[in-house]
Amino acid sequence: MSEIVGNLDEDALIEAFFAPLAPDLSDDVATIEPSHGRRLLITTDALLEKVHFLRDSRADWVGQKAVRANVSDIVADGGRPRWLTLTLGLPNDLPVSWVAGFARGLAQACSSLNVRLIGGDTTCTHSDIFISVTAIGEVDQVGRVTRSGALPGHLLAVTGYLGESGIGLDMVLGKNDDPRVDRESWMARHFIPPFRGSFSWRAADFHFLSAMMDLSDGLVQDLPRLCRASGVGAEVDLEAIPVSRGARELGLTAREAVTRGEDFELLMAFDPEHQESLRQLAHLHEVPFTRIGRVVAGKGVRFLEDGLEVEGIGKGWRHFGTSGI
Ligand SMILES: Nc1ncnc2c1ncn2[C@@H]1O[C@H](COP(=O)(O)OP(=O)(O)OP(=O)(O)O)[C@@H](O)[C@H]1O
Ligand SMILES: Cc1ncc(C[n+]2csc(CCOP(=O)(O)O)c2C)c(N)n1
Ligand SMILES: [Mg+2]
Repeated sequence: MSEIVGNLDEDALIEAFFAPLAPDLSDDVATIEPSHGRRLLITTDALLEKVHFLRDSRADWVGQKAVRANVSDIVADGGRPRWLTLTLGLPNDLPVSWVAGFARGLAQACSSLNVRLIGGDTTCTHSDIFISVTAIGEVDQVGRVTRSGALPGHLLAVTGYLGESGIGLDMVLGKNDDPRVDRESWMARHFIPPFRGSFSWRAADFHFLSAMMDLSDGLVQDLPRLCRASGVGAEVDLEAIPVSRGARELGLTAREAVTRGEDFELLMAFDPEHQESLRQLAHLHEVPFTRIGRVVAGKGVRFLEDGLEVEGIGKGWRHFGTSGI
């Protein structure tokens, strides 16, 4: 029988799996030294078993997702992610091999995104796995891009292709068992979200963007947040929504793509004069960049098809009540 977490104590778990990823876990606290003249950016995201992942999914992918989903929020402000803390609640019956896999995925993400684990907490739970990551990044105050600077007349664009993470999630949840489909790569698309750092940093440094956020709950839910923060409305052309060929072949429509969450792509608003420069920058960084609509005066977001408003589009992800997914 494989070893379970309940046979180890917390010091042994930390020593075996997390100390090797961190510069020093010997003290009560961690210290960080921000670069001169930069501001710190801090963001926290929890990942819960049955809500964000299933126990039988690959643990290294869960580790990747825990890091990348957090780092995405730093990148969405034009910031450079640098440090992470990790809080874990683990049930006694969890195989130690799960923790090993999780730590491996965490290490892979940390090394490819250039962030360091600096501390955390490990406890037991009486039911599901609980993970919370806090990411700390840095930004030049002048290079920071918040959600609140969009103005009427500005354009809206997104990176990447929308709805792909949702297709991977369908495979995870056993909703798509078509044998012709490469399930592994769609599930990887769900668990290993993109990192848009180099594009975001350049776009922010050149002051091309007036507002930015990452898409975690679906465009239909996230764009209104950006609009509320900016005190504006928006129109989105559904025919412009980037849906990849592979996703279309699996039946994904633009209407669905805007309601699926966890794409962790960037949603940006910008003055039309920067459109061409942004396109070139995206091309340089090999990031798909698609203009999807515009910012308008007033309130609310309208989704259009052939210029006509589409009613009854889905809701996007909601933690409470009934979700649109
Ligand atoms: N329990 C809480 N206590 C204090 N602040 C909170 C709490 N929950 C959320 N917030 C704050 O509310 C704001 C919106 O949080 P939200 O989690 O929706 O954003 P997000 O991190 O971009 O989204 P996601 O969690 O989908 O990645 C953030 O500033 C966040 O720090
Ligand atoms: C097992 C399982 N069921 C459902 C989902 C879908 N899901 C969970 S949270 C979320 C939005 C972002 O959440 P947050 O705002 O907490 O970052 C979405 C789309 C999943 N990933 N795994
Ligand atoms: Mg966010």
